[in-house]
Amino acid sequence: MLRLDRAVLFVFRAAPWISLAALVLSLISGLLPLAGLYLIKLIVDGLTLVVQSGDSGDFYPVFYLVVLAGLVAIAQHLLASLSAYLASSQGMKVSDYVLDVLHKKSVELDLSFYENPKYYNTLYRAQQEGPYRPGKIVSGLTNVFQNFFSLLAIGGLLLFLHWGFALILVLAVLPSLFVRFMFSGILYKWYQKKTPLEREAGYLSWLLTGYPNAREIRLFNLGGWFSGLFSEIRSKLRIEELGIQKKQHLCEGLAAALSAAAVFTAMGYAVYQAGTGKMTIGDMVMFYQAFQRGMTHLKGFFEGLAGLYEDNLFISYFYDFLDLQTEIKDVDNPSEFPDSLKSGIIFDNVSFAYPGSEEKVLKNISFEIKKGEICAVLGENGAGKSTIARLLSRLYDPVEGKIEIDSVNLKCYKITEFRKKTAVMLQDFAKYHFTVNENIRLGNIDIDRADQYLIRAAAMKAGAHDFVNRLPRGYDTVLGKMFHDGMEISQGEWQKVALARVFAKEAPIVILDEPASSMDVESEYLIFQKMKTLLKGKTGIIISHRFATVKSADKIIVLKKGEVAESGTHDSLMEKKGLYCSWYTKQMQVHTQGDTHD
Ligand SMILES: Nc1ncnc2c1ncn2[C@@H]1O[C@H](COP(=O)(O)OP(=O)(O)OP(=O)(O)O)[C@@H](O)[C@H]1O
Repeated sequence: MLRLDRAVLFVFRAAPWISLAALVLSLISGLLPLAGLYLIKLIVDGLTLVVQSGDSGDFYPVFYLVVLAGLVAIAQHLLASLSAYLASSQGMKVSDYVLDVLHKKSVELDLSFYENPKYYNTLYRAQQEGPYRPGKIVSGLTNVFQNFFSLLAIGGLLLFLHWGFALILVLAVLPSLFVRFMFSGILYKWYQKKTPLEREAGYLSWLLTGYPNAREIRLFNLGGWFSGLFSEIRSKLRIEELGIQKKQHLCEGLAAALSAAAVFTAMGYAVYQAGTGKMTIGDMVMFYQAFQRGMTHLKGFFEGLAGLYEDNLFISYFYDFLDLQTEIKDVDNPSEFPDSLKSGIIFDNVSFAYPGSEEKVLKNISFEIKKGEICAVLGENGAGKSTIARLLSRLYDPVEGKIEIDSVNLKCYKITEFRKKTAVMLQDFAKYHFTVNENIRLGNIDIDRADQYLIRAAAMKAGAHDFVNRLPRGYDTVLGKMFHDGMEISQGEWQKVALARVFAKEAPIVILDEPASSMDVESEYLIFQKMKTLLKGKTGIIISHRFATVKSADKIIVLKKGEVAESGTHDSLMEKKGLYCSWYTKQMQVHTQGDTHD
């Protein structure tokens, strides 16, 4: 079942005028060959008359016909060039438009999709097929119509000469058509099957050629191992594909042989007709050309249909991606997020399991952070600290219970508004290979590009200003080695830049997940010294393993295996002599022992 309207709509949305012009042009180009054909018939018959009459004066009309046929041929070539230009310009526009749609859709999707291999298979196929299939469908449609119109005329002509010619024409192209349909289906299924393996090969290629793992791959001598795995996958895929291609070429060869036999049968009959005087020489020339062109158009028509069938199959991969449904989205009539909080944040019996997993990583978590309070979250690795940060920043929704901000369920706020008013630094923060300026401005893209004051103020708060000033181009230095003149900085320096992003935004809520874990002792000390002042008036959470940070928080929550083990202030928890007290004492002992060794 062909459903091409969606693709056609895509193309007309991406390039409306070019698509319209291409359509008109292709209709004209479809009619011109017919005019050329008819002119040739007139020339041959005219010439035969001139030769028979022996009067050279009769030659002039034939000469004009030759000029006219020449003009038609020239027009055909010019239109073909113009069509080719329009087609490539349409193709480029559509491909850019489709990529834009793909990017917007990817960003709109929930994070949970990114944690699911199925999503990557769907995305991979959409990226492969999306950019060019819609354009191919539209050019396929125009080709089909063009061939159809030409065919109507030529088919009529052949029918007029002898109905058998039209029948032979159809029979000659049917086998190829059948082969094409059959292999479209086979390739479509194979394509779906090979995606995970092809992605795995892509991953290995990225490991081998990308920067992030380049050091470790050398240190552990992994290059040979990875390229061996890559070759293994590629050769498996190659053998499978060649197997399909071998069968396809064999079938296509047989189909072509059948159609050649049909063409020569028709030709033999025409020669016989002309030889026995039942056709004029002009009729025979016209027949021969008409049959050949008819064959081309009929083949074009059926192949166009088969191509559309194939494109329709493959473009469904692109639609599969576009039709993915996001779950974290605005409710109807969402609430406006306040500029400043009135009461604070409440986690009310929150439980959470990551999508695709049954295991709850947070179990019945309840706590309150009053307006203007900073709450420290502490716990062993895997206790669920970052998960709390992800839920509070609404990257996921709780599976049970609710999170309230100012007594309104977090789900009821308009997501873009909420994100604008929340400053988050994740444990695995992003490293943008842009200038320092841009890296900080991305924390608040509403900052004017020329506004250096806000950028520098944010850098100073995060302790980044001094090292940035020492960079070759200061705030205009491109970070990372991906682009020209880029400069790599240390992990701790990257962390300072990421923290500056948090301070670039005037947000009432802050969420900091290990904001200084890679910083040197001096930097960390300085940051936490002024953290209280920097976060004054803000409400939020800070996750850290460092007690120096945690100690000064208004409230401390100790997590153990996804549950709140204890909570309170530093003093109250020390008095309680529970988990917190034991960890604190141990960390102090480590410091004291270190001091003694020194
Ligand atoms: N994206 C994810 N998908 C599935 N499970 C996850 C995901 N992220 C974390 N987990 C699981 O959730 C649990 C809690 O992870 P979380 O990152 O919240 O721990 P954490 O307390 O921040 O640990 P750390 O101190 O090591 O950063 C872990 O056991 C982990 O296996």
